Amino acid sequence: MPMVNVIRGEQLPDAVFNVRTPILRIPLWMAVVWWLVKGLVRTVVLYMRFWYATVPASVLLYLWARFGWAGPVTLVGGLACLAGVWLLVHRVSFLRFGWYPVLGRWRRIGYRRRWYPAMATARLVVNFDGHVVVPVLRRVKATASGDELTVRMVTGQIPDDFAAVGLRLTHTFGARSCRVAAGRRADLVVLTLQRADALRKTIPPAPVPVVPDLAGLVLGRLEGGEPLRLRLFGTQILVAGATGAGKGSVIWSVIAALAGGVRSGLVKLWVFDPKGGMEMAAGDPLFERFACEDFAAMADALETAVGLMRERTRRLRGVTRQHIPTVDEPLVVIVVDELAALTAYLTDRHLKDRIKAALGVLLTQGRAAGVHVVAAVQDSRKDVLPFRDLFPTRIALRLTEPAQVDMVLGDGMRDRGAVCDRIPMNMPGVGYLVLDGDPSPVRVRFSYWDDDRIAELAGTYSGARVIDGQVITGEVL
Ligand SMILES: Nc1ncnc2c1ncn2[C@@H]1O[C@H](COP(=O)(O)OP(=O)(O)OP(=O)(O)O)[C@@H](O)[C@H]1O
Repeated sequence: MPMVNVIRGEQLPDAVFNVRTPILRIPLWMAVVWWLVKGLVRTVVLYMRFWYATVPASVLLYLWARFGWAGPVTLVGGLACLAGVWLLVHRVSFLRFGWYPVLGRWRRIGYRRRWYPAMATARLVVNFDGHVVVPVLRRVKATASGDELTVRMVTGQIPDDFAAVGLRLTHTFGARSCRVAAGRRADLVVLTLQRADALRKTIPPAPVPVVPDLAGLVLGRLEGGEPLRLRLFGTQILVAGATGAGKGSVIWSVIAALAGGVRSGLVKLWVFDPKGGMEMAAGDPLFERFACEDFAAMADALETAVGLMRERTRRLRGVTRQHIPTVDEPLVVIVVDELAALTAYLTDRHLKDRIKAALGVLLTQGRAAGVHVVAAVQDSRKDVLPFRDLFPTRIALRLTEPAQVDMVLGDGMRDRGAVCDRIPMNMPGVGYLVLDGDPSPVRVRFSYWDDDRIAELAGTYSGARVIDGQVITGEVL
């Protein structure tokens, strides 16, 4: 209600009823006091709201008033020294608790400045009942590779609305990519904007564990710099990627993570390289079975694995629901480099049918009996790879077309940030996968095993083996 009504002239328009409302005359001093109180409350609210800027400014101002320039300079210098010592003594905690929170606050100011136009041009602003409702930027968390924005959605919005405009948000905020995930609460969505690229450099291999951790094989690095741990227990793994995408680095990282188990006899590797053996032959001392030319031997081996699995299943029925590997009952990991060579390109129809039948059984029933398949494929279309959906864990490296991303990782994954078709060719080993307990894809890079390291691995962890149907006994070191 206005404080002062000014009615010009004496004439009022005619009406059936004329009502004169009382006018409360407020003395000027009262109005002045009211304005002062209102101004004071607003100042306090602003002071508290932007405490991270106002409190340091007040302290510096106080020190300057009290001690002159020496006061603020001593404080800033002292804090800088303290931060330097903290950084040198414990870099991780300094970044986590010191640097990133400050950086997040700073970046929040930039995001807030561009927030309304960004939301409006991405059509995330809602017009309802004459009001304009904008998603609220709740929190900005800086990380090593970028920022995590927690946003409260407008009622009626879902995370997929943000995922659908992920590319637009990427460019609006000047980031490299934007991944979208549901937040902790139903009304929150988390946008991960990648700025720096922690995966730009080749990732060196992790040390080979003496006992493989089947619930978390360390295969490379996550975008945030943490180790990439992938579960093998209870799953089957498919790696898809264009030629030169680095499928070899995924396979070698898995083999290396299991090599300790190969030496102790807990794990048996059966490896098929139907592209002629150039990729996998260097590791053959590690493999109990290795085939690269003899497709009949591959079919025989897969049928042997089915027999082993059936026999184990019979024995374990009613005893346990998950086989635990021992030296007498080792885990069998069947590694196939280029699965489509067995399931699609093989010209011998009879052999192809045998292989497909055995693979189908292993992929559907092998996990509980300790028989796992790790397979790589270049072309992930359904007609080339009918078993695609039988692999619970799927890894997508660089792909040639956007449509292939959803084919490999599942519907909507490209919108959620798995832009495999935009991985540069000079970054082999980079890809996306969906980890346990997190519905959105994560960007990772697998460790690179060069020829010398593979030779060293094979020399150190070798076991007895069968090569293209020939039994070659070798000492388990
Ligand atoms: N993780 C990695 N980090 C760095 N460089 C890598 C990585 N993986 C592979 N490379 C490099 O990329 C090249 C191609 O990799 P790789 O042979 O594994 O690709 P691929 O997907 O198996 O291709 P193809 O299907 O043609 O066999 C390698 O020779 C290596 O130089």
